[in-house]
Amino acid sequence: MTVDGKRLRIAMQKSGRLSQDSQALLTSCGLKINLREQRLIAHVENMEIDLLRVRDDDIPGLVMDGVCDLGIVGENVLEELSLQRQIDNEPYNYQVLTRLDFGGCRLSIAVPQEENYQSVKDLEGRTIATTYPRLLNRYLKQNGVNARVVTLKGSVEVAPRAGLASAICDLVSTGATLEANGLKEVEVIYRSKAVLIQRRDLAESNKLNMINKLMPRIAGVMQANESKYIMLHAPRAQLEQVIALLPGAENPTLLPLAGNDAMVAIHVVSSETLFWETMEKLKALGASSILVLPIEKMME
Ligand SMILES: Nc1ncnc2c1ncn2[C@@H]1O[C@H](COP(=O)(O)OP(=O)(O)OP(=O)(O)O)[C@@H](O)[C@H]1O
Ligand SMILES: O=P(O)(O)OC[C@H]1O[C@H](OP(=O)(O)OP(=O)(O)O)[C@H](O)[C@@H]1O
Ligand SMILES: [Mg+2]
Repeated sequence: MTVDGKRLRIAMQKSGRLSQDSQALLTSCGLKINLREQRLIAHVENMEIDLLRVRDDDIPGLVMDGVCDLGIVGENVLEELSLQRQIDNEPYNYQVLTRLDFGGCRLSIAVPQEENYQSVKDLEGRTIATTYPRLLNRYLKQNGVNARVVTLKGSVEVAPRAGLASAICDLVSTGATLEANGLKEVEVIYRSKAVLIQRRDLAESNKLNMINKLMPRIAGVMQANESKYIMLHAPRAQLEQVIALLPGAENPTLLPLAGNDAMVAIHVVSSETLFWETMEKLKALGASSILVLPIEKMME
């Protein structure tokens, strides 16, 4: 089933870990978004685009079924639904347009902290609680482990304390949730990031044109996110050593300083930030006025 209409439909998480970053990405790409808290659909004022704000679990299905043209979702949720649809013999067509630079997390197995865990074989015969039963079952099968998988939609981390399971398989980022619940991470089974996906059967040329316009903008925003504009004053006598310390500064811009022939201004766009340690080394070489600035947009 596909939905008619000229406006490109993008599904994104309404509220949760991905919503702010998804919205910020689209805004940086030039979309003027008029969000009212409770609205399911948000119209983009300056382009023929509508945003569908839904639970993240619904996003892959909306794209696979052609209800939305694009979706921003975690690979963990996407892969789980793909596996489910494969098992159920249902269509699971989609195309990943690009991996994004947010939503990074891992799906890991965790056991009580006091347990003397040695290897994956220690999971044999146990009950493991998770929101991702198909990803977990695939991992267990690949490792030749027989375990019982219990599906919980939320609060997975409390399952061991509640006596529902003796291990869990849940998303981890800093590890704070596991620690707070007396658990330790023992196996990473999947590494995930947010991705932009497109429905496979998209043929309308106006929508494809819009996507072709959006993609370089997304690449530009991501490149800008990881780049910095670095400016500093450096003594001419130490120029070579100073430039060698700047990440990715093969061809820096050198500018004269009014009334000071001994120093020169260096400007460089770097693909990395400057660490405090490097700044201290630059200072020791006689550099001053060191500035590290964020870059909003980039097009090369
Ligand atoms: N701690 C984390 N750090 C970074 N990314 C995360 C983290 N936890 C989850 N994610 C990513 O963000 C996605 C959404 O997480 P969130 O916790 O908001 O989901 P949810 O509670 O299922 O939300 P919804 O109400 O939309 O169903 C996850 O599927 C995952 O891809
Ligand atoms: O390793 P950490 O940094 O602690 O992150 C992991 C937690 O983050 C996610 O939940 P979230 O905080 O988004 O809340 P939710 O469980 O209500 O979705 C995930 O489900 C973990 O519980
Ligand atoms: Mg969800």
